[in-house]
Amino acid sequence: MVLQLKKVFISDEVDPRCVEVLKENGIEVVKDTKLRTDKEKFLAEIAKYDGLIVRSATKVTADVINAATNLKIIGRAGTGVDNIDCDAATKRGIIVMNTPGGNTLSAAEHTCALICCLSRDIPNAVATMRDGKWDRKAFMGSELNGKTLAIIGLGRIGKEVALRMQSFGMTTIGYDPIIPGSVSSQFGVEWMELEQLWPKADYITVHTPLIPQTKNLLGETSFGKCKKGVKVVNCARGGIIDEVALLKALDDGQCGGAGLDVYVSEPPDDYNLAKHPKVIPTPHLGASTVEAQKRVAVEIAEQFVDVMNGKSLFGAINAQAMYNALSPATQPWVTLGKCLGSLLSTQGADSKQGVCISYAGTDLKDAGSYLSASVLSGLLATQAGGEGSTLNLVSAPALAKQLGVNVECKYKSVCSSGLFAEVCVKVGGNTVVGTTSGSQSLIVSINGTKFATPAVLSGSMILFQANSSKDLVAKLLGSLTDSGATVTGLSVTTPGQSQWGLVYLASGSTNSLDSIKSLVQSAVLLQL
Ligand SMILES: NC(=O)c1ccc[n+]([C@@H]2O[C@H](COP(=O)([O-])OP(=O)(O)OC[C@H]3O[C@@H](n4cnc5c(N)ncnc54)[C@H](O)[C@@H]3O)[C@@H](O)[C@H]2O)c1
Ligand SMILES: O=C(O)[C@H](O)COP(=O)(O)O
Repeated sequence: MVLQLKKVFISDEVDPRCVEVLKENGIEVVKDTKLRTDKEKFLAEIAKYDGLIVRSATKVTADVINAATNLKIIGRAGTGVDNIDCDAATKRGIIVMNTPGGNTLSAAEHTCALICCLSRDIPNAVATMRDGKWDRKAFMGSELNGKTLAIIGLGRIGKEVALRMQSFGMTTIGYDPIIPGSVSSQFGVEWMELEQLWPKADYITVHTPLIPQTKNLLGETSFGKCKKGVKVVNCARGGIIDEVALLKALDDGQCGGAGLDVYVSEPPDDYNLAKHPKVIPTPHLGASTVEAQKRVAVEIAEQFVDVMNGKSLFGAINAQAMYNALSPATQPWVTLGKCLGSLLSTQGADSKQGVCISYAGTDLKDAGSYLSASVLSGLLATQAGGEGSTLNLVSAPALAKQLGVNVECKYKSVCSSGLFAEVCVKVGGNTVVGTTSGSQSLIVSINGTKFATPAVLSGSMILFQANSSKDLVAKLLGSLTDSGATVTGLSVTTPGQSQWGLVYLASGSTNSLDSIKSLVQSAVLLQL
């Protein structure tokens, strides 16, 4: 799918290169970093744009998404997308993408800087000098060399922190449910379960997203399992370390110090934690370097341009079905899937009975993800209610999940029809088989009855079923002409007891449909 991106709005402070790259590629850009503070005006303005680029300050909530009736893509110039309601965006068929890795090194360096500051209490020492005091006794630090650093979350930032702190002579241990020990050992981190990790750590740093499994991961119970005086760092997301438990642990000495860059509320509702003498607080500065800002700004702009040109979906987090669907070669199959789905919905196929898609031919080897989404986008179109709802490859799988539609997708290497490739969709008692020719979608058979030659699915058509009779076609054409319809073509299934057919019309009207109803068993108007 190639997105039409004419106008993009930037609502947070993003490096000017972002605007330049978008404009160089013919995209109109408006940047206003104040508008988001006036919700009413923001909601009214956002409706005019195809794309939105934010950092963490703009809260892209469901009401923003629903007001953005033209929006096709939301870009996060950074890593965390927790300020974007991704579910709401997915339901509306809007792509959400971030720039994974663009600010990794800056966030890792900031984490290491906080660990170093904690080991020598540098900020407090600086404050006394600024106060005109020379107090050497109050600031006895401890070396990092020989100490154990526990890293929770061994993804991009966790790994870079490990590599840097190893050069200080720290032993690095860590936990991550996805990254196994065989991988973490390659960057010098001994993997272990959290229960083993807590009592070993002199320092703990967290580098996970904030998700239900990581909320309050370091809380009263886990602090109780740590060495007395353990020091902690959070440069990931506020709430991974329980702020109430941390304050208590700092007060009773169980925690010897905390370096915090992120908070449950930003800015914090109260500054008790930030002002604590054992806390080194920074105001969410992990990604605030010239280098990281330039990188994420250029990356998000280039990613937008790539999506617009159908080149890549790098960074997209909610468009799995589209990953194999961008190339010109797959476009006809995406269209075919949607046509077959639409056709089945006109036959009253009940998606609750399950959707079974089988596809064959080497051209379709990797087509599973987008074929199921494209069939669903046609099949469920009438059920995609709601203002501004768009059923596309992003939103269709989400709607199917919400409706409890079970989809089975099977690949066969050999086509039963003898064609080079085919797609068969079965919903309840209805089955359609289709293929493509160039950019055209063709129907091969319906409910086991084959068309004499595969028939084009495009434009205004009447799909009918009737008992075969010698003069059926002549009668149909006569009635349609009498009703004022202009018939541009006809395709029928091979003669048998029951006959299916497609009559192509210059334009579809219910008049034409009504004119043939007495001659057939069923007839539906299709607009594909
Ligand atoms: N302070 C800042 O300015 C700043 C800058 C960049 C990123 N961040 C934040 O840092 C965090 C990490 O970013 P990243 O780019 O390294 O992400 P990443 O996706 O590369 O790594 C996150 C890791 O956390 C792991 N994880 C998930 N659930 C876990 C659990 N229950 N226990 C342990 N590990 C778990 C994942 O498997 C993954 O390997 C994110 O929250 C991101 O938003 C903050
Ligand atoms: O997730 C991120 O990328 C960081 O938290 C940075 O956020 P920022 O772009 O608002 O500085």
